[in-house]
Amino acid sequence: MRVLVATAVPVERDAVARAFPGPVPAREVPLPGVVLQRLPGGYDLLAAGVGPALAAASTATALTAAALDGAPYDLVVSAGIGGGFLPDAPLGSLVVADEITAADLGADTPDGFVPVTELGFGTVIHRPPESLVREVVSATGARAGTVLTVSTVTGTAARATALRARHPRALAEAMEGFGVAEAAAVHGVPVLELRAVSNPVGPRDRAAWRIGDALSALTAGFGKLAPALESWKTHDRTH
Ligand SMILES: O=C(O)c1cccc(C(=O)CC[C@H]2O[C@@H](n3cnc4c(=O)[nH]cnc43)[C@H](O)[C@@H]2O)c1
Repeated sequence: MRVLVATAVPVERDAVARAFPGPVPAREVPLPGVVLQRLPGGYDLLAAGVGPALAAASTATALTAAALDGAPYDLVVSAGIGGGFLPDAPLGSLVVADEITAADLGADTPDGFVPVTELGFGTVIHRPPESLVREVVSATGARAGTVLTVSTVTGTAARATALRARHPRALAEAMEGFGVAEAAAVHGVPVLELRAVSNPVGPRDRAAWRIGDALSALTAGFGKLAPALESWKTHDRTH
């Protein structure tokens, strides 16, 4: 199975790589504008950049290169740290997206936020395969729910409350998932998003970040995810 894992930054990519210890080191595969770390077993890791636009561009580059090589990916995983909506997604916990939602793609109006779909354009939700989400929940203990993609990190209680009111199933927010999912959708490849919670979504408090704990949770999660993906590939890729 060929899997592309897109993190935002190298420290997240390296946390994923630690889940695949082995005698053979990652091989660097340079592509226009991005470099893949190729692991044995079909995993390519990509530090795709921060934010939905750069993440989409980098992921699309990797997907296109693989397709032109005649070795397309079977799955794209957007992975990294994220903010968790307390108390449902506590610090250090894992969240897997059953919906990847662009939370701020739309228009502000006197009556509130209007998603871009209601303006007649595009999409704001991508749904990973249900059977895959179930496998990930059972293998890793991650909670399943909506993961929001935002271009502005939430920094106030008012914004956190407004987001949760619009998206009652939201467990986490991050900045890349929707971009990665858009690129995957263009290529017809299924997508997954896995986030390890590093900070609460709410009032800005850098002292409350637990980035080290979240990166450790990401490594542990991927250690359990790889066998689950193999099982999903073999048994049920239909839903
Ligand atoms: O300066 C701040 O207050 C602040 C708070 C949280 C995160 C940041 C970042 O610049 C990290 C962005 C990076 O990490 C992911 N991430 C982690 N936590 C969150 C979050 O609460 N909301 C959105 N994104 C988050 C994100 O995917 C980026 O890759 C700064």
